[in-house]
Amino acid sequence: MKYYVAGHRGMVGGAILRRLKARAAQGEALEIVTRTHAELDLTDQAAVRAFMQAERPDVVILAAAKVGGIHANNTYPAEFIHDNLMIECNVIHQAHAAGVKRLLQLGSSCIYPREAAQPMAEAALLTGPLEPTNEPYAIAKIAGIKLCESYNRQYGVDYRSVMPTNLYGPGDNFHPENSHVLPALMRRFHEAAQEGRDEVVIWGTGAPRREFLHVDDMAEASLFVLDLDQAIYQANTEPMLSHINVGCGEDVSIRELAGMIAGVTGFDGRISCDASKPDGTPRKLMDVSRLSDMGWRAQIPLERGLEETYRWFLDSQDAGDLRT
Ligand SMILES: NC(=O)C1=CN([C@@H]2O[C@H](COP(=O)(O)OP(=O)(O)OC[C@H]3O[C@@H](n4cnc5c(N)ncnc54)[C@H](OP(=O)(O)O)[C@@H]3O)[C@@H](O)[C@H]2O)C=CC1
Ligand SMILES: C[C@H]1O[C@H](OP(=O)(O)OP(=O)(O)OC[C@H]2O[C@@H](n3cnc4c(=O)[nH]c(N)nc43)[C@H](O)[C@@H]2O)[C@@H](O)[C@@H](O)C1=O
Repeated sequence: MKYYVAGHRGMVGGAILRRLKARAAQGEALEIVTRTHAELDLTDQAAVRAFMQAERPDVVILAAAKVGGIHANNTYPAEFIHDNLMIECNVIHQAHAAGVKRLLQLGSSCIYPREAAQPMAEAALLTGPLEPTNEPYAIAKIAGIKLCESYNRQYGVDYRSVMPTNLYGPGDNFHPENSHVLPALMRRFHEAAQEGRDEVVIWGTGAPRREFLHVDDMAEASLFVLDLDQAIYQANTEPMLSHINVGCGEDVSIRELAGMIAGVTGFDGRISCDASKPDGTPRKLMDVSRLSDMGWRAQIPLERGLEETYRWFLDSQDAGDLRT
């Protein structure tokens, strides 16, 4: 089996690549194809077509996307909708044109309405208005699901979608403004502890709640869904409601998260909130019963995941290869 992992240098694609390599090392007969962003711009239709026609993979895993936290989504909405729509259209259509029968693409929990009932079931899709700070990105992610479903219906292929909750772990982006909350706060608290400062400011009110899943769990879940027998996948989904939520089933407030990160990084000063910054969606807790009914559950508790990620952050900083 020849796998193409799109976005293998990103956090999720990197974790999926590690899992596939581990499987190959255990004797599974698989070949992995990758291209960096510099080698293949997935927004370039002709380049994606040439790549797919030349490589003709058996399986495509689409983990490449324009990704960022609330500030990046709010500041660069045109890039978020344009790049993600282009990447999805090109990869999904050209995979089909090259005869690819199996594909898995990653969406996001932001596809659900801002005021969706909690926990958010797959059926909440398209039932209400989206959160304005990330609506363009969410629209692109919803289009990704609908592309897969449409190609399944018209061409009889087997293209699946997983919707991850907020992710974190090795390979994350620690940019001070454009990253997600967990890596942003890990870096900010670390630097405050190192510099002996007595205050760290977090964005918004600290009241929003988020569910955090370790990226190694996400990689396991992705391959679990990809490997499901087609009859089981179809029995647990609907043709036009085919995506599967991935999460751990528990959430924390941003203030609670900040307290945990302060503990891990050794910061013992004051935590204050900058309410001039947006809160975004009030709560995003996934209903993960569709996936758990099929037998998958997250394994890495947030406390352990934070400690391991902090150690990875320190090592990567020392080695000079942190994404910032
Ligand atoms: N991180 C999270 O909390 C969540 C992520 N997801 C989803 O998971 C998937 C992976 O996200 P994550 O690993 O966190 O993101 P990353 O930013 O870590 O990785 C994305 C990868 O895609 C590549 N990429 C972006 N644009 C292009 C392009 N035009 N051509 C080729 N490659 C490109 C990036 O390369 P380069 O850096 O060189 O641009 C990068 O390697 C995405 O679909 C995302 O929406 C869903 C929910 C939460
Ligand atoms: C994965 C998900 O990620 C994004 O949505 P989000 O969950 O709102 O993302 P976030 O991680 O940036 O923020 C979570 C909460 O945390 C607060 N917060 C505090 N202090 C910092 C801070 O320093 N940085 C950031 N980024 N947020 C902070 C922040 O104000 C907000 O209340 C979208 O890309 C969306 O499209 C998407 O899919």
